[in-house]
Amino acid sequence: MRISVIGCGYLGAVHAACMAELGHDVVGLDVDEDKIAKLAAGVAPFHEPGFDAVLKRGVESGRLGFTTDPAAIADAEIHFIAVGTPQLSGRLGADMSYVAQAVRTIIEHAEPGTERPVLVAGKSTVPVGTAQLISDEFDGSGKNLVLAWNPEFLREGYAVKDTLHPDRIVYGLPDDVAKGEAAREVLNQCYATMLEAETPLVVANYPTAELVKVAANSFLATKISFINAMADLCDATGGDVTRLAEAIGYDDRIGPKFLQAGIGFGGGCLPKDIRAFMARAGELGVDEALTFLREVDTINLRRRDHAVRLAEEVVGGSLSGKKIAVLGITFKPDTDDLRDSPALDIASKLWAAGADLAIVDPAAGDKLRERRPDLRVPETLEEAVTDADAVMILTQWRDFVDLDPTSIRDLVAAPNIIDGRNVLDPKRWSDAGWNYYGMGRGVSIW
Ligand SMILES: NC(=O)C1=CN([C@@H]2O[C@H](COP(=O)(O)OP(=O)(O)OC[C@H]3O[C@@H](n4cnc5c(N)ncnc54)[C@H](O)[C@@H]3O)[C@@H](O)[C@H]2O)C=CC1
Ligand SMILES: O=C(O)[C@H]1O[C@H](OP(=O)(O)OP(=O)(O)OC[C@H]2O[C@@H](n3ccc(=O)[nH]c3=O)[C@H](O)[C@@H]2O)[C@H](O)[C@@H](O)[C@@H]1O
Repeated sequence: MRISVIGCGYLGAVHAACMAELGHDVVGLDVDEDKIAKLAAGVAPFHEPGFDAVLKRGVESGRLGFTTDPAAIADAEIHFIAVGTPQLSGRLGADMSYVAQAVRTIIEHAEPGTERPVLVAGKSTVPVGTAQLISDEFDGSGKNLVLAWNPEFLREGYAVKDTLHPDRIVYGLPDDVAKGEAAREVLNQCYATMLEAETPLVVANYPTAELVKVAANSFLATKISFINAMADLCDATGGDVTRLAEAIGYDDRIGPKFLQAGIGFGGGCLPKDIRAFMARAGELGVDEALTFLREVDTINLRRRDHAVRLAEEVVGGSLSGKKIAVLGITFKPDTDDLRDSPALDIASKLWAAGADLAIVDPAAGDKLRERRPDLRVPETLEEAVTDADAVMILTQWRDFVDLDPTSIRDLVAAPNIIDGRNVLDPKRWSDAGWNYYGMGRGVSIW
């Protein structure tokens, strides 16, 4: 099929390349010229495991192209909307201006459907009610465009795998049966490989599909804040939240995933999605239904202050002039994404409190140097930890999780390790002469 993907960021670029991998002819459109130049040359503009190979294969096959020219989307049978919906500055709601612009681009440049309607599939995460508004706009455009809402659930770090082998596919279809069936048929053709592999398919109306997406992210955020609240209780009592999570996770109804306590969630989605969801609930007059999300957000942000306070205590009260080595600055491992990164937020707070910071990250070093020239980003971990009063692991990159505590013991000024992600073995680090500080991990002989 001929496909266009509008917006080639972390979601859209991967979606475009994976659609080409499935055999479709794909053009990716973006307004960012640098990004498009790289993508068109088969070079990934961001760090995402496995993406380089799929991108290169697609571009070399001739089935995958990237452009800033909106006219290039004209003959696509499906247009995917994958532009950003970031948090509005100073407000909880989502900035919908990029989606509005993408819709205008489609109306202006898409060839009208003749034999069957041309499908537009929304993938961006949007406030519930958006799909109906866009659908109404298409109806007034005279272009025979039909909208489906097809939310995306990929995780950064696993984006290629999640796109090609999703846990489920969701179609949000219009209430008009003929249009809905037409949309379903086109989507079935697009996702034939996945449907043949018996990927669960949930078909629903627009609001359900839109809500599924924000409900899923809200649930994940709630799970993380829940375990972080338990970490506070563990800190207050000497309990170990990692054991607690393991024990409750054996219950199938709870499950072991997303129970890793630490410095909390960040990224370009979970934080802004729960806030936009609360804002939308307010507009709908049902804000009380989501007041718990306010607490989820508050608990999450408190983790960052908690980490700063812990660092303060560890170095003896004042951070001023204290040398802190920060290992990991991205919002999670296996990405270079710094959007709402808890690690970067904590580092900024430490810096503001006068700490002498040295930050290393396997993927985001250059990006950080560019964005924050005020922060020191040495080339090597050894340089960063030399003479440190405390070492903090803020993103659990494999290199840091596997770090041999003896290998850096003699480089630091004081052997203090703060494990912001609860990924180290406290005994191993203590045995190597370190003072280990986790997040809700009391000292236990068991
Ligand atoms: N990053 C992720 O893992 C996932 C993101 N999402 C959702 O997908 C959407 C996109 O997210 P990301 O890819 O992370 O954002 P991003 O910021 O990485 O990418 C958005 C892209 O859209 C481009 N853009 C903006 N206006 C445009 C226009 N008028 N025409 C063409 N391109 C335009 C930007 O230049 C940028 O490259 C958001 O709504 C997000 O919530 C959903 C699931 C996963
Ligand atoms: O809508 C989106 O964009 C995506 O948001 C999340 O994916 P992602 O942001 O890539 O990252 P996650 O793996 O969900 O992690 C989010 C944050 O939670 C933190 N986290 C995760 C799990 C955990 O147990 N504890 C914890 O603190 C991570 O460190 C990270 O900062 C969802 O997992 C995806 O399903 C969704 O598609």
